[in-house]
Amino acid sequence: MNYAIETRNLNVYYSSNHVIKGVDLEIPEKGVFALMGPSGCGKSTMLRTFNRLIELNESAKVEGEVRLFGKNIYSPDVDPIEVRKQVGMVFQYPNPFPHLTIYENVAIGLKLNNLLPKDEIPKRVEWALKKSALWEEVKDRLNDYPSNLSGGQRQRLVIARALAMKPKILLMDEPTANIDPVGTAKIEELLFELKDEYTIVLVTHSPAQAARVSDWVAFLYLGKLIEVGPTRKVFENPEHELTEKYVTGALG
Ligand SMILES: Nc1ncnc2c1ncn2[C@@H]1O[C@H](COP(=O)(O)OP(=O)(O)OP(=O)(O)O)[C@@H](O)[C@H]1O
Repeated sequence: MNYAIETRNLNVYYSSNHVIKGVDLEIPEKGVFALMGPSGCGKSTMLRTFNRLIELNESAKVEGEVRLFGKNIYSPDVDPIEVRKQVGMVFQYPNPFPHLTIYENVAIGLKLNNLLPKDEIPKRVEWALKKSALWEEVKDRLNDYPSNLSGGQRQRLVIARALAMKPKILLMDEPTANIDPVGTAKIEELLFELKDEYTIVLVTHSPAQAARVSDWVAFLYLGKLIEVGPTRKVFENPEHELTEKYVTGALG
């Protein structure tokens, strides 16, 4: 099997606080891979090692390897800015730029990085908005500001912004935590649409969401990888007692 992401003996510290403990993980290419676990177990920290965003925190120290398509992104010859161009990221709070129009929000990454000739940008924006299932809702108001969009629409706008850069990997950190149930259902549907083409790593504290949307799941607890496997197997026949407790709601 081809892996999009592999970690080898991954350890992360915030100052002396050891929060990711010797994790070896393989994330297959394409599909939805959920990182689940209770609050504070290290899900967001681990996700941020996959695009070196973790380094923006000065107290964070990473040891071990994270390989994207076989290449260790922590080796000295790798530029973190280049890594981040290839790995899209969506956060818990939908964060379109409020002072940019809907159109500009999708085009901004392409423009800043000079990724496309100018005349090809409108087509890419339309493509990305279609991919993120937002086009029909915004095509007549591309010059409006995102403040009039619902939370779910804003989150799909941010997903369009990420997709416009044509990343192979999309990291999502609790993307529905602040979205109402209708908006959440739309985003979960969208994951289903995107997963044939992209490797999506989804952080969720909700075992129910992991069960609904993921193909593989990893259970983290207190910074350790407790169990990983096909979602159905982990939920129906967990190997570890802790996993069983977590998926049945008896833990955190
Ligand atoms: N910027 C930071 N500086 C210091 N410690 C941090 C920082 N961010 C997180 N931590 C600590 O690292 C541990 C893991 O946090 P992390 O946010 O990765 O967990 P999580 O599973 O994503 O939790 P949540 O679901 O609550 O976001 C926690 O003990 C947390 O307090």
